[in-house]
Amino acid sequence: MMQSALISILQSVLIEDHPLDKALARAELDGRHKSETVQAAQHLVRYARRYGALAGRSWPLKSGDLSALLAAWAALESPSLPLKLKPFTQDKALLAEVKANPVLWQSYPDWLYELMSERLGDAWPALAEALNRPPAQYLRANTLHGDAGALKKRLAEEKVATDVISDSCLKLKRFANVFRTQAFKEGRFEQQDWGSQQIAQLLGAAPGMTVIDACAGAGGKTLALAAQMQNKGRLLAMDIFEGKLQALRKRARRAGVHNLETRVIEGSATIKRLKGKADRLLLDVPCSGLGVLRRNPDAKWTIAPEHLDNLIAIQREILDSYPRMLKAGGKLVYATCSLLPQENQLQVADFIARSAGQFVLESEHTLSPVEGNTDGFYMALISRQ
Ligand SMILES: C[S@@+](CC[C@H](N)C(=O)[O-])C[C@H]1O[C@@H](n2cnc3c(N)ncnc32)[C@H](O)[C@@H]1O
Repeated sequence: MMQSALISILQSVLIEDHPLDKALARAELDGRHKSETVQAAQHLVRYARRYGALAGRSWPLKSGDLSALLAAWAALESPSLPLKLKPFTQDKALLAEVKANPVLWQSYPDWLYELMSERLGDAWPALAEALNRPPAQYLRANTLHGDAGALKKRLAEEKVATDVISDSCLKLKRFANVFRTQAFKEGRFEQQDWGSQQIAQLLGAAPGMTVIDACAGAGGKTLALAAQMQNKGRLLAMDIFEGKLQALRKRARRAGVHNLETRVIEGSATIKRLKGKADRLLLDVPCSGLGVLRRNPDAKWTIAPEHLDNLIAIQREILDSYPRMLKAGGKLVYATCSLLPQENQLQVADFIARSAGQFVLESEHTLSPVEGNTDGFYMALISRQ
């Protein structure tokens, strides 16, 4: 059962380009081996190129290569698993060759490894490795209900052990499906990476302000801003997709957020109507997601160079238009979950230069899984003169 589930997940992600979370949901995993199978699937997707190479298969893989890939992985990592695979003996010379080649061993597409090496230089090898580590599990206490200390106690009653990271952040001591807890159903927390929480904090939203989250998606950061605002003031969440805003409204109801409005962006007129209205503006722009490969290992196989160019152009358009929603003296945070300078420092430096003194860069920060146990993020705090 585990074996056929793994093959069908790998077929779906590596051959048919479906997202891993959808493939896992479709695989209808049985209860007994569910978490083992999910972990194995994540690991296999992370290191697909490594195991393909160890099995002597060329890249890109074909459907017929998947059971050989599984056999190479099982022989190397999980020899005790009850899988019915053809006997596999690792060729020692091939193992040494694959280990010595970071593109294969760390498992990246050639173009991506080269691009990151070129743009990040000496910092890339350690990052390439860190982006392959399974992520830590963080929670953001919904401070409309209580702080991290109070949440820690509440979760301990439900047998979920955590460490306090900040006034509003907890880290799980070991993995748990926190969505099943009563505390989650009561809206006492959201699962959110500690790095992502810091982006919302940098904006400095406060009660009574008008705050716009212009690329809100399903609202991970909107809800953090709502908690900072203590339900006082105006919080406007926008996106180009109504479906995402619908998911946000549902999450906001659970979290007890009352000052939220949502608005679909239908074109430049939507932005113009809000000219000069906001004290704070969050631009959590669409990006390559290269900083969150720990969480979404499938993204390294689906992103293509032309997607990157397109994303960089969209980010530039957003920067050229959305900051007009700020009042004079207002502040914005531009953020990505990428570590590519073209989406980050270079994009912001270009914007500041184009603004001819109207916008000033106050600070910029990069979070990386190499230095801290967070996903990779970039954030810049910019003020309007
Ligand atoms: C990085 S995601 C946002 C994640 C979200 N802020 C969170 O914390 O959960 C970027 C969002 O930008 C939206 N988006 C894409 N193009 C956009 C545009 N031109 N204007 C506004 N939002 C856009 C996407 O639909 C996506 O939801």
